[in-house]
Amino acid sequence: MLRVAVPNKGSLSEAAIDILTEAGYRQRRSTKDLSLTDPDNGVEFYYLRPRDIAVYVGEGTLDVGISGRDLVLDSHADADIIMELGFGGSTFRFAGRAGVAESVKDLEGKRIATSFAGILADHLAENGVQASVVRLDGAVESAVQLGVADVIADVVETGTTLRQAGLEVFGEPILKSQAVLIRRHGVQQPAAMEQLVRRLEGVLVARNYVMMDYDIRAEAVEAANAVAPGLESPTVSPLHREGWVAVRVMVPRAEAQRIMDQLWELGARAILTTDIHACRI
Ligand SMILES: Nc1ncnc2c1ncn2[C@@H]1O[C@H](COP(=O)(O)OP(=O)(O)OP(=O)(O)O)[C@@H](O)[C@H]1O
Ligand SMILES: O=P(O)(O)OC[C@H]1O[C@H](OP(=O)(O)OP(=O)(O)O)[C@H](O)[C@@H]1O
Ligand SMILES: [Mg+2]
Repeated sequence: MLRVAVPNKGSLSEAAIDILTEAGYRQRRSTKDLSLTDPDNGVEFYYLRPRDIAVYVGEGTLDVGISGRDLVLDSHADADIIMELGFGGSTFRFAGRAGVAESVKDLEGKRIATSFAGILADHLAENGVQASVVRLDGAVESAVQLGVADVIADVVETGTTLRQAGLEVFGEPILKSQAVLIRRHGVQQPAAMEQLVRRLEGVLVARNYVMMDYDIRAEAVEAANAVAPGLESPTVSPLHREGWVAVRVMVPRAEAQRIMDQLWELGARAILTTDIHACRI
């Protein structure tokens, strides 16, 4: 059985369970369940904290897992990122009271509170800055007001929490993160893992692309293909109407309206988009 680690709580949990469900796997019914077996797919799921998932997978106790890129790097686990999953996006940034610092170079000798001590230490070392790291478990934004730190390094998504604490970001983002699928460094990928990866890729394509159909005069097909080239190559079929063809092509969902306008300008008609329910590319 393939042993897969899934976030049990926090920002990544719901979206991780959604993507696995969409990929056709069974998922737990109750948040109290610690594990679940899906015998039809030969997979066992373990529900764990995403920070711990990097450790379990890095040590080879579990074969594959979903965690955050930032958590994987912070743990220095011996794990490789196999694919990005398109949810749980965040940046990891410095913040402080207005004017306290402009960049990492201003942090020499300062006290920096964080719950990502590994990432922070790596970043300070890369920039040749010596500072003291105050390691906290959460609610890091309060550390400045409460006087245990001069600045913080923390996860920022919308920035609401920072604003509430009267803090502002400064300097370049330290890291961009999103949910990722990881496996132990250097292991052979068993068939069930390849199947999991293919299924997840299928879900991401179905989420991010739509199918577009249109009719167009044969001589305009080249120009239309330049606007909507598809993943591999558009399917062009003859139409009963002389000189016209039907084209079927996948386009990024976010660009569908712009592409429809451009195809219309090129003389395409009967332009339709439909959702892709599931796919293997
Ligand atoms: N708004 C957010 N807050 C925290 N983490 C976020 C957010 N958006 C995305 N993430 C990502 O989620 C992961 C943190 O997972 P974690 O389980 O600690 O979530 P959490 O929301 O902080 O929950 P908890 O409060 O229980 O710690 C990181 O990879 C982080 O980049
Ligand atoms: O930019 P925002 O959208 O406000 O989100 C970022 C905040 O959310 C998370 O806190 P969480 O709720 O997980 O509490 P924690 O600090 O105790 O982990 C994170 O640690 C930041 O504090
Ligand atoms: Mg957290």
